[in-house]
Amino acid sequence: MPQHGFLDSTPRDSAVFGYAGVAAAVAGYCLLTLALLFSKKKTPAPLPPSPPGEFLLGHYRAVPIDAPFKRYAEWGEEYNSDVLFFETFGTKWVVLNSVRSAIELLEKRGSNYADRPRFVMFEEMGWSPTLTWLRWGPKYHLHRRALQPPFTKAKARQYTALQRKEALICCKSMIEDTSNSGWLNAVRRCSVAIVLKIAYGLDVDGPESPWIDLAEKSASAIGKAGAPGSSIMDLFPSTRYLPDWLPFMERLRYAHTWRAAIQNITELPFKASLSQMASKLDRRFFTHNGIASLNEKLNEHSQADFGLEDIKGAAATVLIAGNDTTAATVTLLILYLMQNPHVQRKAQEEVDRVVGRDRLPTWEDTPNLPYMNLVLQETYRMNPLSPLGIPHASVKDDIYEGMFIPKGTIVYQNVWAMSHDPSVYADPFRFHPERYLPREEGGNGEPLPVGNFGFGRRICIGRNLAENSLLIVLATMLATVDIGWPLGPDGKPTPFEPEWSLRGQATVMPFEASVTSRSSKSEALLNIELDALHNTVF
Ligand code: HEM
Repeated sequence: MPQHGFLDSTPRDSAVFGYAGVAAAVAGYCLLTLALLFSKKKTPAPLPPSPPGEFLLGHYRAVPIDAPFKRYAEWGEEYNSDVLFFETFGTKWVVLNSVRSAIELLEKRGSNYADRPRFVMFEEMGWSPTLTWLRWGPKYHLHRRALQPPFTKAKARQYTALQRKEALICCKSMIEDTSNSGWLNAVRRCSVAIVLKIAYGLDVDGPESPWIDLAEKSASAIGKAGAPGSSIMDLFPSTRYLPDWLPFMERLRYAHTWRAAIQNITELPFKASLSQMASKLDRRFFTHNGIASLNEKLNEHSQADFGLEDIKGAAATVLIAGNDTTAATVTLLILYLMQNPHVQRKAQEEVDRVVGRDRLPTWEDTPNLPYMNLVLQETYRMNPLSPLGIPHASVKDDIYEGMFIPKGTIVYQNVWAMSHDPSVYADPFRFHPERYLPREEGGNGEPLPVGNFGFGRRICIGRNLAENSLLIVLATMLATVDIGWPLGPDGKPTPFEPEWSLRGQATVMPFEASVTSRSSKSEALLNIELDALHNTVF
């Protein structure tokens, strides 16, 4: 499931910590908390409102593990505040429930909220320097400067031919695999193939490619690692040196168990890429360009800031951050198109009208498909993959609308609350792309959702690339396949309620769907266009 890698929702550990661990840790924390209680300084302004906490434990048990973003939204209503404050064992966090507060703090005061909490647990898992986890500082700036330029709106265009080819392969595979879950393999393959190529210049040969398995294993390793900044090691870094068999060190054991998956995703594609570039260097690919620049610096005898470990970590970031998120969003698109056949028909008609039925859509067509674009926006709004964002952290004390936000506070953005606010979005649980149209065109004139890719200085560097992939895949699907409820043994469609995983990331669990060819003509076009691209090198 989608990984930028953070995953639980708040700084609590209980899912993997276990009661023995909690008891032992609590005993240790008691002293610290008592000390904190007695040493509490008067704050320069009141803290933001917060629900009642428990003696010593603070809000440790107050926040639900499942769908915490919904509870945070309810608390926002209850306390009539779009900023809420929580604290447990000295760790403080605020939750921003409105677009307004997110923009005011994370964008307008961006430099003060551009830090991340320290993730000792992830360090223990063996990550190379990775932009997503880096603290605000020189190393962070170095990585952002290396990773941002290839993915600006203008630069991301260089990859659209690759994305289109992968979209064609994806739709062809969906049609060929007639099982009710075959489409899922096609989507996973497509998402890995795009970022593997861009990061390393490597190809995914087929649905059985070891790169797909590798990407999924590492995603799973991060997915179950718990909230960043929440483990006992994050609270007390020296506990990382304790033996991992101790009963309350489950998270350390977990980190050691999954270390291999993280090392593999960091090392193996990098090694393969190095041997590939020995015979053919192509600077469009991240590792190729990074190594070539490094060599140039070495040849000039000048100091290279961005070393081998940095290139390795940054390439792995692109692979990990880019594949699961894209696959999860395409999966949501398929779900909503299946559940809303009238939307699917309308979007297909738009593609037929604009592109015609004698060719398949290209990336250049996508700006001319406004309804299709709204289908994607509505998908972002209905289910933001990171309903609480990736946590930022404050660099220094701040006062916002009379509320004190201490230095080092973790900041969660409740994107789910923002996009389900009934005062902004009428009937917010209805999938209704027309809601964004102006009133004179029959819509509600509601604002496009924001926050799906984060806010401020830490906003997702891959958002242009991701959106291009999503639009090309969506346009190609609309042109070539019909998506419907899965067929039962009697050949009849069988509607069902999908299951969701709402811990940290919000994703729909794998589900069955019938994905069939739209027409023999569109299928023939798929084959013709793919044959024409057969020998094209991206
Ligand atoms: C649908 C696809 C995607 C979604 C929904 C998504 C979402 C996000 C979110 C919510 C953040 C956190 C931003 C913040 O802290 O405010 C983020 C950060 C990031 N994303 Fe994405 N992302 C997607 C695709 C990608 C792709 C394709 C790449 C790679 C090219 C990528 C690379 C990154 C990186 C490196 C960061 C960390 C930025 C930093 O900490 O400065 N993402 N993304």
